[in-house]
Amino acid sequence: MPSLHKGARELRASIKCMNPAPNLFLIGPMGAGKTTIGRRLAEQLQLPFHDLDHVIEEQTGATIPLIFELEGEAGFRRRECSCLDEMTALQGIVLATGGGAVLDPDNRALLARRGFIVYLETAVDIQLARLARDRKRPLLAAPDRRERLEQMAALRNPLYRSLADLTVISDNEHAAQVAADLAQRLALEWQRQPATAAA
Ligand SMILES: Nc1ncnc2c1ncn2[C@@H]1O[C@H](COP(=O)(O)OP(=O)(O)O)[C@@H](O)[C@H]1O
Ligand SMILES: O=C(O)C1=C[C@@H](OP(=O)(O)O)[C@@H](O)[C@H](O)C1
Ligand SMILES: [Mg+2]
Repeated sequence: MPSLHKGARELRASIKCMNPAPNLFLIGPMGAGKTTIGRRLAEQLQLPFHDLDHVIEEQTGATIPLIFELEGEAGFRRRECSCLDEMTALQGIVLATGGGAVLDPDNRALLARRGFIVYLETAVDIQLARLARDRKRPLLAAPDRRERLEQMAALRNPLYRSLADLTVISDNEHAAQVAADLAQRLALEWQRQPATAAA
């Protein structure tokens, strides 16, 4: 039986118009700019913006590092799955996900079924530079950050690629420019449309 994710993509491909989807989802690695560019893009598109990590923090009343400390990565992932289901069920939003949200197959199916997916692709060198002073991402608390990011990229980049409706290189140093270019491409490729009741 084909996966839900594959089914949704085939369905979209068979519709002879721009990709219809009710939401816009940003995926990609830490430091790709999902949160920063997502917020700017939502402003340009005049849509509500949500960041999955911020929603988890609000609902839990704890920061991401504290959740990792108290519940481990497994606890954080459980919260992430539940929030992702809740947020992707909304319509007409821009949602920035966390870099690891694509690891869970159910998350991948929900993202594919409920929105148009933009992959912000970024090189490890750029991630390292942007996140050099970051202390809020527990998975970066490693003796060798480059090695950690490369390991994550090896596992996750194929998942980002397989999910993406549109891939954007997010290495430009001006987040505003990336958001503006993305808005232009989306005008050609994404048709905002209400989800069906079954979605
Ligand atoms: N295109 C960009 N150019 C330069 N800095 C950026 C760009 N996009 C994001 N940043 C910076 O990189 C850091 C991480 O960005 P963020 O949006 O939190 O990434 P993500 O949500 O993908 O982890 C922030 O300090 C942000 O200001
Ligand atoms: O890559 C990951 O597994 C994570 C990425 C973070 O979000 P950003 O991608 O927005 O940094 C956050 O969800 C958490 O620290 C775990
Ligand atoms: Mg983020």
